[in-house]
Amino acid sequence: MDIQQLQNLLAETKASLDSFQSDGLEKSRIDAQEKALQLARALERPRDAILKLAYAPSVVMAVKIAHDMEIFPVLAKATSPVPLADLASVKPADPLLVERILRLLATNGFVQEFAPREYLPTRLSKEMTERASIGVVESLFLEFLPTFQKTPEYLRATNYRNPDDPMLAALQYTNDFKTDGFTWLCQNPEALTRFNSFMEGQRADRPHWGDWFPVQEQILDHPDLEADTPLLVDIGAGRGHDLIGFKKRFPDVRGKLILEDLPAVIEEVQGAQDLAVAGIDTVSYDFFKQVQPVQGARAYYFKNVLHDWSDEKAAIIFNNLKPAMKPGFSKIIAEEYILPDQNARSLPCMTDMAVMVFCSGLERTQQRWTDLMTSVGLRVAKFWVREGDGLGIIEAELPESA
Ligand SMILES: C[S@@+](CC[C@H](N)C(=O)[O-])C[C@H]1O[C@@H](n2cnc3c(N)ncnc32)[C@H](O)[C@@H]1O
Repeated sequence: MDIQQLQNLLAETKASLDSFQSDGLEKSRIDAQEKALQLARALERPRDAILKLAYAPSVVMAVKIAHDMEIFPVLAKATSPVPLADLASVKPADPLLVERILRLLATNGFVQEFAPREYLPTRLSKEMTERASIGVVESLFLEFLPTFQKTPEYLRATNYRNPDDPMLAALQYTNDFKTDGFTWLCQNPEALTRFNSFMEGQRADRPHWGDWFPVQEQILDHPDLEADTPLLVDIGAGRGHDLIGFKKRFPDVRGKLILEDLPAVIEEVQGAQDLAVAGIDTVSYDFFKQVQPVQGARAYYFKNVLHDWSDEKAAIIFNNLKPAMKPGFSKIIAEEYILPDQNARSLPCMTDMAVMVFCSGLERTQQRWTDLMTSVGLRVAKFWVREGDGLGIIEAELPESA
């Protein structure tokens, strides 16, 4: 271990932390976190690092078990240390089993051991009482983890072709069915509910696009916008959390907000969010089978939708959208990762693996986005790239000659 290298990393970590203290920027926070992580990695012996990495699924397993044993809501409410017996009595579960699960969770910040067999909540135990974070853990554990396990075998069987067929992803190989992943979810209501909560949770604490994108200048300031103009059509919107977030930020805008998704999702969201209160209309729509039914909207918004599909499939989605777009007025706002050519952050890379195994999707670099848009006769007006590890925005439109 090179002590001088460790000292340098420590100094760099401290400098990033100082920047975060003075500017409070998300980029500085993530820089500091990544430097601290590099320092922690450099302090670890390679063999230990690999052992811990290979054991890492046991942590997700323990979080899932603690959730199933309903331990987090009890802990989250606690204002004084909770004895093991109280946590074990919730389900009830064997106290020894609960103690073992909590011991591992304490090493990962999900609970604090105040004294032997007495526990206090942490930020993570409280977070595990939120629907969106529960959805993240449950959907990734139940739908994705078995598929991750089978993916090396699947790729060997397909001679390491980059997956691009949504009917033949690792998901189908693992579960032996013949529809695309989203149709499969629609046929499995419990999995669909978990997935929709996962989608609500996956923005995590990163900002809503309305907080950083110049919505006023780029979308709202247009003389042709009337009260009955479709203002924002969220295509593949899931539960509509992004539209609800938009309405909160721009409560008085002229124009309609419209949520589109597959019929089973529209049915599921009716019970989950009060869309009517937010003034959001719902439309059942299959972007592979139908031409976009909402004509002449100011903005057609996709978030984490295009990354689910290969270029070939994304081209069908755009070709079904283009006839509805009004030249010189309608825009596409795609909120997605815009990968750098080098040194991407870890979260986009993990998401890239998730969409690969689930639906043969992929995260794209700027060049890949440009190629995709150009191939279907669209023009990228601007890439709005975010610092940190958040999603960027690809703003696209019909070319002037259209
Ligand atoms: C990865 S989720 C993203 C959900 C939401 N936009 C978000 O970011 O939280 C993809 C969404 O696309 C929808 N979807 C999949 N296939 C579709 C299709 N053929 N037509 C319309 N929506 C579809 C799914 O039901 C799902 O809600």
